[in-house]
Amino acid sequence: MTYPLLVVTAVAAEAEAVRAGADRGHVVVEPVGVGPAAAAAGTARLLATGRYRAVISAGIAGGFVGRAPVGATVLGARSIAADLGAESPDGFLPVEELGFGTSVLPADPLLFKGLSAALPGAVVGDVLTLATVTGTGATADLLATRFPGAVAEAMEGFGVAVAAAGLPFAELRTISNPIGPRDRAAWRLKEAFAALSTASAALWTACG
Ligand SMILES: O=C(O)c1cccc(C(=O)CC[C@H]2O[C@@H](n3cnc4c(=O)[nH]cnc43)[C@H](O)[C@@H]2O)c1
Repeated sequence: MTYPLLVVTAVAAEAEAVRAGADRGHVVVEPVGVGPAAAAAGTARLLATGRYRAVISAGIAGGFVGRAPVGATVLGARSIAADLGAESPDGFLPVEELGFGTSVLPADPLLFKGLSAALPGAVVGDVLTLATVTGTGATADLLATRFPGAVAEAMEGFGVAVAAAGLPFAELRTISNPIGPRDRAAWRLKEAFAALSTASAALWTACG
């Protein structure tokens, strides 16, 4: 018996977009809520069934200007909890420096290889997970400097990766908005959902 691939999204609209593209494969798509906590809890609940062979965090994301444009597909090399740590007068201290574990979880090498091959046009790089959507140029600049390898930010990937707990994990995003000063009118949701459907067709090729 082949176990299905689990794809978790934050919201139902993202799940529908993934289902529209991944309609041929042995893929189960479930929305689990917005933010790292909901993503981790919802993913853990689904994985507890023991039914799945791998899990992908998928959805829309903000793209770092000059690294991932609106409409682009992003494949995460690593999912990073960018706000897990402590502030200090000398700058942000990641959880590693505090001695409390890791804020960086890499994609599973085999899953990543399959997805890279199936998505040759994807922007590959780190994807940040934040509980707060970046809404100022100052925060965007700070994050771009702290994470030179980051191409996008979203709110769930690291939570899903933690819940995967050793099961193969990867993060797939499409860019709905540039990261920077809050401008909700500039979000291109339709374009990002369409790109998500197109990219999700690759799940079948990569993992089917
Ligand atoms: O309009 C708002 O202020 C607002 C606040 C919180 C969340 C939202 C969403 O619609 C986010 C939904 C979903 O999309 C991902 N996403 C998309 N763009 C970004 C971003 O620039 N930074 C972080 N996350 C983003 C995220 O994974 C959410 O699940 C709107």
